[in-house]
Amino acid sequence: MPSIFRKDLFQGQVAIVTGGGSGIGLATATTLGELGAKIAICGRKKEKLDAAAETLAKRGIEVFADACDIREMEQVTAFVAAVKEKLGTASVLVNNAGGQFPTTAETVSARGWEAVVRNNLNGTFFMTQSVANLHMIPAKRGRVVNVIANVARGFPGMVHTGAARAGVENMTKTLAIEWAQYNVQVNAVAPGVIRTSGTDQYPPELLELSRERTPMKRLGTAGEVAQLIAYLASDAAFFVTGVTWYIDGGAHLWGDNWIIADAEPPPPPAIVAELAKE
Ligand SMILES: CCCCCCC/C=C/C(=O)SCCNC(=O)CCNC(=O)[C@H](O)C(C)(C)COP(=O)(O)OP(=O)(O)OC[C@H]1O[C@@H](n2cnc3c(N)ncnc32)[C@H](O)[C@@H]1OP(=O)(O)O
Ligand SMILES: NC(=O)C1=CN([C@@H]2O[C@H](COP(=O)(O)OP(=O)(O)OC[C@H]3O[C@@H](n4cnc5c(N)ncnc54)[C@H](OP(=O)(O)O)[C@@H]3O)[C@@H](O)[C@H]2O)C=CC1
Repeated sequence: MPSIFRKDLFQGQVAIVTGGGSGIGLATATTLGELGAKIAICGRKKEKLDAAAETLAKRGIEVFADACDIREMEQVTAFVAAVKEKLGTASVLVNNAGGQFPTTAETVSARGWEAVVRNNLNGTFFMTQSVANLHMIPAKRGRVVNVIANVARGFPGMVHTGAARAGVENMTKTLAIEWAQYNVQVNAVAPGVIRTSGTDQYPPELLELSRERTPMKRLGTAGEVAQLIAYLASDAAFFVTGVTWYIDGGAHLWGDNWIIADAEPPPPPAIVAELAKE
């Protein structure tokens, strides 16, 4: 996607993009890199990262890629230190790595719940704390962008990720306040349903339902999300902090993927019936 931004917008800066090996993360790494940033990407699968690094390098982007599971603090610390050594001090962190699986709240196992909360909430905090302490706070400069999801009306069908992303949204506000003194701005981006390698794993009929339930009647693209992230990571957003930005064709306002069962409403408790008589 052609960028509206100046070619040298991030010249001399280092940006870390977690989950930069695919989808929104790779689109963001490409966008920031083409705008001049040196790029560090991580993910769990080394082969995927190597392929992404090759794509970025072919576009003339200086890139460091290494495997790192954001749920493991030791791996995070090692990756964040390696970025400093290889590329220098990072001023941009995009917490994009994450994921979950569809489930109902009554059936999700304890391990399934934990896996998703660790991935989306713990991992995001571990990476943010580590990058802030080693890179941003000492330099008194930083922009953190957290990729969450549209949890404005809960997240029926994925209770674990809804809770975790709401946690990240709240964390975004807290860190925006705590780290304003260090010139670190923290914002979140909430994509609607975006066509990526991630959503390709969802059943096509669910994606079509999402399209129908989106006021703009289409799914988003990774490039569109990357442009919003680039804005929030740039100096144009210098006075913007603690905010969640929806990029969802209006989906947080109208339409839902979750169909509520068309069951008989339960009888009201006696007290309600009593009050209704008055
Ligand atoms: C189209 C309709 C609306 C769509 C809205 C879409 C909005 C969001 C889109 C996206 O996020 S796109 C990104 C998509 N990519 C992913 O989501 C990848 C997700 N997967 C992972 O990251 C990991 O698999 C995981 C979920 C973090 C789990 O990783 P982990 O390695 O820790 O798992 P395990 O040790 O294998 O299992 C732990 C526990 O979790 C249960 N579990 C794992 N995966 C699934 C699954 N697909 N379905 C059901 N349960 C799953 C697993 O069974 C284990 O529990 P127990 O069985 O031991 O109780
Ligand atoms: N596409 C959509 O419609 C929406 C996506 N999102 C969120 O946006 C983000 C990007 O998703 P998208 O690009 O669509 O999907 P992808 O599956 O392509 O991207 C997810 C990336 O995160 C990485 N990742 C996942 N878990 C970990 C982990 N524990 N440690 C390190 N890296 C990890 C994956 O790499 P690897 O497998 O190598 O670890 C992968 O590169 C995710 O957080 C997703 O949940 C939110 C709302 C909607």
